[in-house]
Amino acid sequence: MTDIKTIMTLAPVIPVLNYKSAEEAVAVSKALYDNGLKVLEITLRHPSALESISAVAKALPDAVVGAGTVLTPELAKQAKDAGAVFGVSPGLTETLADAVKALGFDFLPGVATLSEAMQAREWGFSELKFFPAEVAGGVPFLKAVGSVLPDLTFCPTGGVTEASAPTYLALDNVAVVGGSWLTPRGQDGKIDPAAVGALAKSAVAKLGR
Ligand SMILES: O=C(O)C(=O)C[C@H](O)[C@H](O)COP(=O)(O)O
Repeated sequence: MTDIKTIMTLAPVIPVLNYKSAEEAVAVSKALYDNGLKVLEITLRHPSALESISAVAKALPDAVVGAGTVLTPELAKQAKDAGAVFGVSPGLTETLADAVKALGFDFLPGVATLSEAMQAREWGFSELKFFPAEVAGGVPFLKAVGSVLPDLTFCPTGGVTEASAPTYLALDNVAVVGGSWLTPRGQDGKIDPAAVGALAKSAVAKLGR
């Protein structure tokens, strides 16, 4: 089992992936993986999401496949059973915190305020997603948090782009950023794996690791 702290060091960006089928998930994930992005967060926002997680975990055994939008204990269990090695949530409740700990499911809970960060810390989480990063205070917020809670490490997500990522990654309390910018859908509603590969390559070249 790889812990969240380690997972956050494996790539400069964790792509947030809103797939619509397992077939799409495998083709697009392969383009990300082949171009250097090994950590993949597949959101549980589509009926096919669990199937996508299983299919990608099987097709790319060396990728680190996680589940996003893990809102409830039930979803955490289903994601883990499907093969996700970590989970991400946009926020955190006590019920969810207890459940992921009981499951032994590595977890990156979302916070957007100081009080939420302090609460998550009390519950034992020191690696946190800062969401929605751009609207909740961005880089200045994280700098302020770093001065009072220096033991917390963040993955800012929400409105982050390749252009804004370096400013986040330059902070001492940011290990990685998250974002959906790597997998845009075209006018036809499809994600073009070749275009994704180029975006992944550019992100790795620009953001490092
Ligand atoms: O699904 C979740 O668990 C979320 O918390 C939301 C995602 O992380 C954001 O949708 C990504 O933000 P963008 O890069 O601005 O698209």
